[in-house]
Amino acid sequence: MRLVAEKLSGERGGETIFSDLDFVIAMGGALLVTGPNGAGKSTLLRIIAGLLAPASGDVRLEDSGSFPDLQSACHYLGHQNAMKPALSVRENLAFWQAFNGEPRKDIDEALETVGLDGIDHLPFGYLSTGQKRRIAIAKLLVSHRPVWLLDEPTAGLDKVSEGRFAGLMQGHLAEGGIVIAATHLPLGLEGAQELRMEGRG
Ligand SMILES: Nc1ncnc2c1ncn2[C@@H]1O[C@H](COP(=O)(O)OP(=O)(O)OP(=O)(O)O)[C@@H](O)[C@H]1O
Repeated sequence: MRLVAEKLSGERGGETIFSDLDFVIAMGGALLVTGPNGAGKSTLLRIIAGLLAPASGDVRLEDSGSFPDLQSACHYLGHQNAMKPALSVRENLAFWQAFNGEPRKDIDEALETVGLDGIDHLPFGYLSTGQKRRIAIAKLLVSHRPVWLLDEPTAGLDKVSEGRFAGLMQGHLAEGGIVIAATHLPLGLEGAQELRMEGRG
């Protein structure tokens, strides 16, 4: 499996945000996308996830095994956590597991892994900012998708949770997964490629 971007360009509101990006990420590889606010990091992740169309160029998954296309192989963790505030933690994770398919960890195990077992019955909306992020991370664990697209994944996490999440990403890479993360913070992924987006100043 290999994620390939060729001459990839993105635009927002009719303006070109970035153009002609080329990169290849092999199984077990990570790409850190860095750069100032507004440089286009989130736009790039959304294009890879299939949530926005590229302005030109192509991004694809080669040798994708049982996944028919790149979009179906991606977990997308955006700035928003994509959980319903009135549903319980367990109901939210059960929804995502059914929606994404390919069950991996069960919900109790995923909650234990992010250190939040015991709050499964609470409405998601009651949780603290960092707890919400950790539940969104648990979503990555309840279904198997080989490509993790992470937008500022550690924003709002305390040090212990940051370290735990670094371990989860390393485990995912060790199993042959791919990680692409937009970040302003070090993520503990030694050996990752870096794509520096400069923005328009
Ligand atoms: N729907 C939209 N219409 C027009 N412009 C947009 C739209 N969404 C984003 N933009 C612009 O596109 C540019 C890139 O935004 P993007 O969110 O990709 O940047 P980023 O690198 O992720 O920034 P940050 O570090 O602040 O998260 C910004 O100038 C932003 O204002």
